[in-house]
Amino acid sequence: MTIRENLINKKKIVIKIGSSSITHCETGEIDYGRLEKFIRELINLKNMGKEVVLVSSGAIAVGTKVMNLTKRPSLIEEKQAVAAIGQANLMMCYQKIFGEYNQKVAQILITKDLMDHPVRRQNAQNTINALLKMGVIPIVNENDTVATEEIVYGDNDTLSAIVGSLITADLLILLSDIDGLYSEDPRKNNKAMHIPEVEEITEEIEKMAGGVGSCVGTGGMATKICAAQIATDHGVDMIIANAGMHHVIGKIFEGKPIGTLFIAH
Ligand SMILES: Nc1ncnc2c1ncn2[C@@H]1O[C@H](COP(=O)(O)OP(=O)(O)O)[C@@H](O)[C@H]1O
Ligand SMILES: N[C@@H](CCC(=O)OP(=O)(O)O)C(=O)O
Repeated sequence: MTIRENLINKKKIVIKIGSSSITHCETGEIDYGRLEKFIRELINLKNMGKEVVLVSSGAIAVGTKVMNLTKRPSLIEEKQAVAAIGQANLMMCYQKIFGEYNQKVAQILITKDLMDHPVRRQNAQNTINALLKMGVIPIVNENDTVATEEIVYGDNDTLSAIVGSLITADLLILLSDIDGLYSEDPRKNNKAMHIPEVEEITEEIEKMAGGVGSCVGTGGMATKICAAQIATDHGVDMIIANAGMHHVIGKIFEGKPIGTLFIAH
């Protein structure tokens, strides 16, 4: 069995979706078509007997739209405010669509420094594991009210790797607006080559990763490589794949060679 074929045996899965994948780039509005298909795939994974945790960005993107702003606010406290507005709206959308399939969801807001506080860390781990035992899909985002790090650096990628290691997941999937890692940003050089597999995150790999390419995403490829480092160091395989690909999650579990697979040590 190849490493790809073996993905079907992964049980505990963390899936992160970025702002750029849940909103229309031109208008900033939620892309309900994409979101519904994505949610159906998550429910299908659960129906296959897997435990699923969703890490979703999009609070700022959605809040910006709710407040009829033409662009993301530039002041940090205003970003935090629209994140608070957008997070409630985002959860309402998730609850509504998951609810159509009778799937219960829960909101988990955490900060990365959780890992430095053993008691909080244990509490978060216990809560997520208890939700999974109840058959609920936890939906995680950073608590943007108390932490500004992520808003500045755009780092839900790292957050999802932290969640993966916290609950000792078997696989982390980062869904983005691009089908994995390229030798350089393909939006800047159309001759950039796709990298299907990474066994070790070398300096060369780190150098490939550039910044953000879309209008709403933050962090770009650099934070995804950072996430891959955390995940693989904790024994969690990670895949970066394109959220826009038809049945992307199904294809990953069929062992199809899509996206970039970072192999855990
Ligand atoms: N080496 C690279 N390979 C692939 N994409 C890259 C690379 N360097 C920079 N990028 C950019 O990273 C973007 C994805 O990151 P980001 O916009 O933060 O998305 P998300 O909202 O999904 O987190 C791509 O659209 C691409 O333009
Ligand atoms: N917590 C913020 C994070 C923004 C963020 O990291 O976005 P992304 O680059 O789309 O993963 C939000 O939900 O808007």
